[in-house]
Amino acid sequence: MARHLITSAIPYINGIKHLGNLVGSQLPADLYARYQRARGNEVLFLCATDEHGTPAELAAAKAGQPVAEFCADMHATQAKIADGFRLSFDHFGRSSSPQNHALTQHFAGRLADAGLIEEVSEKQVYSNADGRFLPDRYIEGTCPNCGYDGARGDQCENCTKQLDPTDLINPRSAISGSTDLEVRETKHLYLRQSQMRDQLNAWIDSKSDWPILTTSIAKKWLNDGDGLQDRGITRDLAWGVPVKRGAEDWPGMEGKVFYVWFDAPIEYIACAQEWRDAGKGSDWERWWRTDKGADDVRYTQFMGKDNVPFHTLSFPATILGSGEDWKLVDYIKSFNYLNYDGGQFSTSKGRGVFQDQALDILPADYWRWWLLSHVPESSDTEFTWETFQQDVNKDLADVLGNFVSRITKFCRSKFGEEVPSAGTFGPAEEALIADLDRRIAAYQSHMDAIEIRKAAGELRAIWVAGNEYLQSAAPWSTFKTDPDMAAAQVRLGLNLIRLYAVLSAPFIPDAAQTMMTAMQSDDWSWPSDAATALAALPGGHAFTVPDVMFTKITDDQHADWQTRFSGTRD
Ligand SMILES: Nc1ncnc2c1ncn2[C@@H]1O[C@H](COP(=O)(O)OP(=O)(O)OP(=O)(O)O)[C@@H](O)[C@H]1O
Ligand SMILES: [Zn+2]
Repeated sequence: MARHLITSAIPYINGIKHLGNLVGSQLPADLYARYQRARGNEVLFLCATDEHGTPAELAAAKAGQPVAEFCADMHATQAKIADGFRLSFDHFGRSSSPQNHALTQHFAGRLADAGLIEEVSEKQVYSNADGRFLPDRYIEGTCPNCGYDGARGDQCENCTKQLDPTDLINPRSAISGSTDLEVRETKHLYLRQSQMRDQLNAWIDSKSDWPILTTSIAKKWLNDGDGLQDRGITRDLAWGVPVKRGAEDWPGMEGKVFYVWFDAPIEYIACAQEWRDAGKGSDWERWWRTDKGADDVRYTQFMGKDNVPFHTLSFPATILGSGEDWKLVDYIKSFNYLNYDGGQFSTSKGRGVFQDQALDILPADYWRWWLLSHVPESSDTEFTWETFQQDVNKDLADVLGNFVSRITKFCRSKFGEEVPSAGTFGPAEEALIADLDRRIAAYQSHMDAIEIRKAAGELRAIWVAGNEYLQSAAPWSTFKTDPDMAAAQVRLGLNLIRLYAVLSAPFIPDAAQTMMTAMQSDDWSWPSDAATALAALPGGHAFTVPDVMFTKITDDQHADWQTRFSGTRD
């Protein structure tokens, strides 16, 4: 049994997330976790909310709440929504947890002991109008790299370059919009990432199987200008992990906190401690410490492209620099962006469809199927209501739902609500079985390789194969001349429903459960071969006809949603 540690990029706490956030990290991670569990492997699937930093403070201020309270409420909201989308986290933690505070301070202490932290007197932007320093996202301006005018003080969203607030051209305060800014001196800690350039380079070079998107972004910033630059890892903020050197105070750093991008990835580890402390597991170190049993773990991370530099450079620098035996990531699956109807999704601007709204209008499986089968793997993709309506109606209602409905209803009317026993399979059935063997093998290899669009395409083809078989076998006609043959055809069809439940569960878990329940089975075992899998429900086995699995999206709904979600949300 293989062991899989799987993490999704941790969603930021500034609000309810949109569909882009879902498809760019959590949903594909869930697909993979569900698939690995279905294959009988041991999985620890972790996610958390990313709670520190300036946008959390800005969002709390806007909501009129103290920041700790705002984060606690928003964490609960995001957890409920994750549940609604059936995200099967083993634990959904919080980067503000005591475990993460201690572990972040521990890493900082180790890095300092290794000579990888430098105290620097730094020039920082001070806003006279706001009466405070403006770290990170408190400041906006034009990107010096690509010219994008909405770049933030820590990163340009447009070209993914990591920035310092003083890099911005024409800077302005994100709080007041004021341009009355000046540069003042203050002391901060810098992580000497540049010392680790060769080590990181060699490590990234050793990952020949990584997606091009991942390695190209990593290499781009590794070799940017003079190479990997040292980064400030502390900030003048009140909310965050207080700067300490392990358990000790850090003279000169009073009142400062670690930068959110320093503590956020450490939460992947702390989250396993939270999982253990919540009584959900006993030994977290066998997932994370290669000296304590984690050397056979395969660790896969999922994230959108803007997160790649932090996961290929900064976080590995923290891990490697600590000199301790922490697990490094084995595979980074990264994604391009999902855009919304001619523009970008944006939490801060309230543009697009948000996760709570999506669940209000349709069941999770509709979203899961469309988003996963259109995941922005090789390029950005666009969500439009038109393609959404068209694809969901076709794949889920016309193909899968229709198959289940036709075969169960036909059986009930001619043979009653049990699997008919008569008849034997002929050449058409043997051909379908051979086709399914090939397709299931292809589906597995795409899922193993996390080629999600290809996997979705193969699953769709598996559904279509059943439909086409039913169409040409036409048991309703066969029944008139050869009822035994019709019985064999129906037996195959009913067994296919159970097999569809097993194969489809990683994509559409609720519909899979409906199919399995209708077949009155709980045999979720992954098929070894199609012939055996299609004999699981023997003649005489009782079943029920499920309710309509997928109602079609109507033109009226399409028009209504198109209008309703065209503006921005407060
Ligand atoms: N439009 C998008 N398409 C795909 N993935 C996205 C998109 N926007 C964000 N992501 C990814 O979603 C994950 C969670 O994002 P996070 O909560 O940090 O929001 P973000 O990147 O600040 O985006 P926003 O500001 O729109 O909320 C990250 O891995 C990020 O790369
Ligand atoms: Zn840029």
